Amino acid sequence: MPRDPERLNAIDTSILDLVAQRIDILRQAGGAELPAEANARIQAAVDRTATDHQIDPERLRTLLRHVASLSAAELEPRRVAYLGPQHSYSHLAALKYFGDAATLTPESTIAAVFDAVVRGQAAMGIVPVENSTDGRVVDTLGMFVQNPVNICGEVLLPIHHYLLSSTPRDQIVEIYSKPQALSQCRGWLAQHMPDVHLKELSSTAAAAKLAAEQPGVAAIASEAAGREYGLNVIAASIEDNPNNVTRFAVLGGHEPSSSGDDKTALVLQIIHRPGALADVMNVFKTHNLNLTWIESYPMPAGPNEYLFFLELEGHKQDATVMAAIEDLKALTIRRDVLGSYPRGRETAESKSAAGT
Ligand SMILES: O=C(O)C(=O)C[C@]1(C(=O)O)C=C[C@@H](O)C=C1
Repeated sequence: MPRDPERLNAIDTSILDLVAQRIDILRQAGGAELPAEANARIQAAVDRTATDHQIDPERLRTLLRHVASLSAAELEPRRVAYLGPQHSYSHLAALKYFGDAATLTPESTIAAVFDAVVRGQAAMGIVPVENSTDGRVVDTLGMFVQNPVNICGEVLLPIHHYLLSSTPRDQIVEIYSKPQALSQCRGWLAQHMPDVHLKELSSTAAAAKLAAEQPGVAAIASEAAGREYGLNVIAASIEDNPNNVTRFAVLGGHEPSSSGDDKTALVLQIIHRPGALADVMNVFKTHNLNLTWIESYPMPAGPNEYLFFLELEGHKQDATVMAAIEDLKALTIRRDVLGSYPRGRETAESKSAAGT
């Protein structure tokens, strides 16, 4: 059938009219949607249309997320801080969450991302919290201890690491990366490059940038970072666990209202006496609240004293969550509710984002 340019033109014009209408509705309602709420809404719309018309849901999600991202940028250009430079996994997570029309600003450390949000230099930030192979990201937890910045969203990003260099494999003497990435590839490195010296840097993308300047050096980073710095892929998907996923927290911003599938993050300092931790756990049991994460973190002040990071299913405005937090008062010295946010989804689209 011949293509019909006039009909296609009419459809394209309608699409643009609808985007303009979408922006007008938001403008009349007082501004851009919260990204967490927009992402949850987009998910539902995509699921419906993909099923009805048999279209790849990841492509529809990318399209709608871009529309949401450009509407937000049009109405309220907001800076979002992330651990850079570009093509770090934090950058890929920020693109997944905020879309490619957002103003994403690289910072050189996780501490600097917190700082940018606390000082108001960035409206929001994105930081890695935990990894499915390697556990907690200690620099992030340390910053939450000092600065209980609120969390308004989460992103799950599948992580596929690449060994990148401009030096041939048998002449590589040093490998640079962030400690978490080196650890996620520990088994592969021990088996394939046992004699190579490992050096820890502030991010995988910073490692790729330096590797490009130094002969004999390779980096462990995303494939996109390798392309950016003109490095060759020496080995692909070298993570020890093929289902390697990092969970990122979105910092700052307004708190999203309940979506019906939310999680709430807390930091607790529990009274130091026998059975106190068990009593705290019993509060969650009594209120039938499912925990999705628990992590202890040594208190900066003294030995044998710990803070606990917890995450549970539910929103802090749910009656059961409110009742549990009330009951925790008698058992804890410190209770920071970091925030409630819609549960992140690990989508196939992010699988390719992490690798490309
Ligand atoms: O260095 C990066 O690229 C980051 O975004 C940080 C980070 C992390 O610290 O966990 C993020 C995801 C991967 O797990 C490896 C590194």
